[in-house]
Amino acid sequence: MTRQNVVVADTKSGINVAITMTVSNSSLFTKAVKKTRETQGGCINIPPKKVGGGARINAWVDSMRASSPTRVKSAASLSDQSSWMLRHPSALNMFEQIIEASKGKQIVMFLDYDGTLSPIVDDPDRAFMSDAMRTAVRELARYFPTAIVSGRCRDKVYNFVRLAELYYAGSHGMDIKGPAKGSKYKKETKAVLFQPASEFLPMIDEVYKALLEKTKSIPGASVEHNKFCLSVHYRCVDEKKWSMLAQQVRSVLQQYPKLRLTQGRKVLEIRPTIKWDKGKALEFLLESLGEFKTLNFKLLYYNLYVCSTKSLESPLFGCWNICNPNFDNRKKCSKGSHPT
Ligand SMILES: O=P(O)(O)OC[C@H]1O[C@H](O[C@H]2O[C@H](CO)[C@@H](O)[C@H](O)[C@H]2O)[C@H](O)[C@@H](O)[C@@H]1O
Repeated sequence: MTRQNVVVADTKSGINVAITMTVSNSSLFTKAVKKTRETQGGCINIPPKKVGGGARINAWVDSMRASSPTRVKSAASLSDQSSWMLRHPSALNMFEQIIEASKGKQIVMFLDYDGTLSPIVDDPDRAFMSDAMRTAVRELARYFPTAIVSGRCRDKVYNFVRLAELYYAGSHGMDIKGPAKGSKYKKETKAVLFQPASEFLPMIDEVYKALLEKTKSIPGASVEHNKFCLSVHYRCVDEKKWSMLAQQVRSVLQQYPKLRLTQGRKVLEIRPTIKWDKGKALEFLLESLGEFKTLNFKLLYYNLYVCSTKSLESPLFGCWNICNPNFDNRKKCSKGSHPT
């Protein structure tokens, strides 16, 4: 395999993409995943059923704050950040090891969109990707099967990225589609299309309308329809109103026990309680690419994955996180876990 040094970089905006990497065998990997899940924060699951009353709303608001670092970084958060960087050294400094480790193996690229390919902005509809970044991703896809896995609606991500040769998994992996152009990596001609949460569409539409209604009195709040899931954004909401917003969202969700709430960066995410997530979508894509028959790993919700695999039936060989510090990704990275 040639040109393994195709790394996403946005030269126009001067964005340097820091790459963190860990190589592990699968058993180490599993242990590390467990450990970091226990110790890291980030994406906090808040089951609506278990949440009720003032104290519980406070818990929501606390976790909203925890996932939304304040403008001025405290000494504690700075030290947290450097310790994170220590545990996840830049892969740019470990390039030789990556090349060595991936010899004879197929590399598959999985990229997140927001905060990875595009900067974090106030208006989710304006999270545009730069032309330089698009060129880098196009170049990447020439050499490796490449997928974008996002919490967003698949069509919306596609409209931002506009690269027909990629795989796309939208709605947190609940809406998967293979390359429109046809892929040199995929042997079968049948297009990949997988939507495990189709039955939830009417419910999601209903909840979307209810949330629009409930949140319209809160300045700055917005609800994004991501097809199989929803996002309630509070990036532009005054912190004093977060509690009110949490209450409104909760009052809607109480009527929908089949939906669950998770949390991203200044966003409350509502999705079906099915056992499907971005990790499953990655497994699905790897299988559809014929890379794996079985996967004995739990994949991570990092911003960019580089999975290096042997051929069929071989376990995951390694996974590197490529993280863009200029895109405010550190919290995002802690959403998953990584072998350290
Ligand atoms: O899990 P992801 O694929 O990263 O999706 C998480 C959310 O990403 C988007 O919101 C984030 O980016 C916005 C644009 O920069 C920003 O305004 C927002 O505060 C961020 O949370 C997307 O709009 C959401 O629907 C996703 O849930």
